[in-house]
Amino acid sequence: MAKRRNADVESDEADKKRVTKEGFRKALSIFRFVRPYRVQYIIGFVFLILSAGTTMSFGLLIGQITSVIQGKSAYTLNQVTLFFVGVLVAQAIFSFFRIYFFSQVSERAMADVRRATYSKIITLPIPFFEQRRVGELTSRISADVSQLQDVLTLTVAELFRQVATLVIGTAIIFYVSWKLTLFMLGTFPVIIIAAIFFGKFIRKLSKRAQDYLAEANVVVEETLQSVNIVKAFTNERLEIHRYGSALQRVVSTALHAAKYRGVFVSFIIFALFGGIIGVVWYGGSLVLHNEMPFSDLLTFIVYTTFIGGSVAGMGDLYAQLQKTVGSSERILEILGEASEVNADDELPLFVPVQGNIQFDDIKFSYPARPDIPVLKGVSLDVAAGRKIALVGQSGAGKSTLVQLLMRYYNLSGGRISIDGRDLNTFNITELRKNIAVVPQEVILFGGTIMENIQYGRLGASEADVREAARKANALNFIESFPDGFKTIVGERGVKLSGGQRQRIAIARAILKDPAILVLDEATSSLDAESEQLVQSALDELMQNRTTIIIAHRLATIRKVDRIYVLREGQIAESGTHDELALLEDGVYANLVRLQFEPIS
Ligand SMILES: Nc1ncnc2c1ncn2[C@@H]1O[C@H](COP(=O)(O)OP(=O)(O)OP(=O)(O)O)[C@@H](O)[C@H]1O
Repeated sequence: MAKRRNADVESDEADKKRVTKEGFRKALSIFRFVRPYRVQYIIGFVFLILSAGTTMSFGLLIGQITSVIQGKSAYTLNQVTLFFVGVLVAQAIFSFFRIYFFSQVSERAMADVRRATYSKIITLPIPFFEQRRVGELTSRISADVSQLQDVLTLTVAELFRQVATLVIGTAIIFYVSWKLTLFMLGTFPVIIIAAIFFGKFIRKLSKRAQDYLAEANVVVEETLQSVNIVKAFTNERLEIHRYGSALQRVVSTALHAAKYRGVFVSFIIFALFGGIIGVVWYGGSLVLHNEMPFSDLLTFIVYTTFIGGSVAGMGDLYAQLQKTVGSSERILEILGEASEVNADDELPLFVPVQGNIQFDDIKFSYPARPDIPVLKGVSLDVAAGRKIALVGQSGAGKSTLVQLLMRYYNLSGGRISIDGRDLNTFNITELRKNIAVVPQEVILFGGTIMENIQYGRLGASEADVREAARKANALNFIESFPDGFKTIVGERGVKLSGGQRQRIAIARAILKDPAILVLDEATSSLDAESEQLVQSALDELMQNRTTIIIAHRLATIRKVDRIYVLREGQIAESGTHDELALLEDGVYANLVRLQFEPIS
């Protein structure tokens, strides 16, 4: 038993190592987003080297000034000071260009990462969205990309500068006094061992804090998105509390990490300054014994502080890089998912279908709940131009059938075909262009009414949009707004009524003009006048189209060619309204009775 556990622990360890290595490899591959801007990157780097070089020369200049003061230099104080000022000006100019070019690279590259991530997310299949929360996905695009931003340019540049400072600084002090350098380097191993030991530990803690922060943000996202539900249930306090405790977890984890970071940083500072005191002591005795001029000692001390600073900074940079590995892993994970459509591909040639639909022994379970069969062998045919209705109790599988027609999910069994062609042989864009959906709950995007109708066919002319709106019985109310088609709707605009929104959705569908139409009937009923306007708009829309109606109110489907009654994932009955209504003890007959019988 103990042996087994040991083996487990070992394989865990191996996993960790592999993941970190893999992580670094992946993090590096995110650099492909920097590649298009490599010219600016290289220019930025040149300025970085120049500005690092000028900073490095300060130590030498301080040594020079000391020699001048001691009267041991060939130059005058003014000459050296003037040179000093010149170096300072150069340093300022170099720094400006360094920041300017690096920002160009980082801003542009990050916009590219965001664009790539967004176009990947939006083209992913529906099941992907069922496994993630919206908050989590938005934080990929905002927080994780921001984390990358600094690292791709500044941190890498900074790391380079620190390493350069370390190498050049050490070379200079070695040149100034090798004895003192060896003495100084003696203090290094302690710092390095501490950095490795603590660094690992602190990283783990910071990552946990970051995860908790993402969780807290999910609370904000979700509640703000559905703020009216929160208010309707007067659950503001509950949500404040939920957010508060999520934040509390962030704070306590971050503080826990801060404690160790504090210990780490103060230890490093202590060790560094301890080293400097040692150097001053040893260097002072070398000066006293005339083995080294005083100006060299000053130069030496200045470079030692540079080197110390870069070593201390490197720990932080390393932690920063570690965080980035996590972020880039998460982004690359999304970028690596398989899209259902490729946003960069050319749109396939649109081939209109006639609209013969065939569902053949469809079996289906949702990927999120694979053990629960939702459809258990459903077969139905709709000839082109015919209208059918799906009825059945809530949860019977009506919407599921339509989602499968849209190919939002893969079938577990059976076959769907359009005009005799298997659905899977269609390009997904081509398929969906042939289907219009008028959904139960119409969501309008922020923008004008014109844009919202054009969503049905991008680039449609204003005249076409007008005509579609007229056919959808929407022209009157649109023109009653002072701004007409330019009226802004959506979150920040005019709120439209349910019936008005439905007519906009109908206009969208008319503009799209597909052979197949799916009507997901609104469950909430409209007032009589609105109902009549919507109904006549729908009649117009349904003309000459294969139509599948997901019916909730049976009154609206009397005229359809065939009604299918779904029960527990199977077709229980099918026929016209008149046939089904007469079936004694039939499911449909019972539903009709329930809906139309006056409540006594
Ligand atoms: N995305 C999903 N993941 C997992 N299960 C789902 C999903 N969507 C629906 N279901 C389940 O599948 C079953 C059929 O749902 P469906 O939405 O097709 O029913 P419906 O007949 O359209 O109901 P309603 O009339 O209420 O819209 C239900 O039991 C539902 O819980």
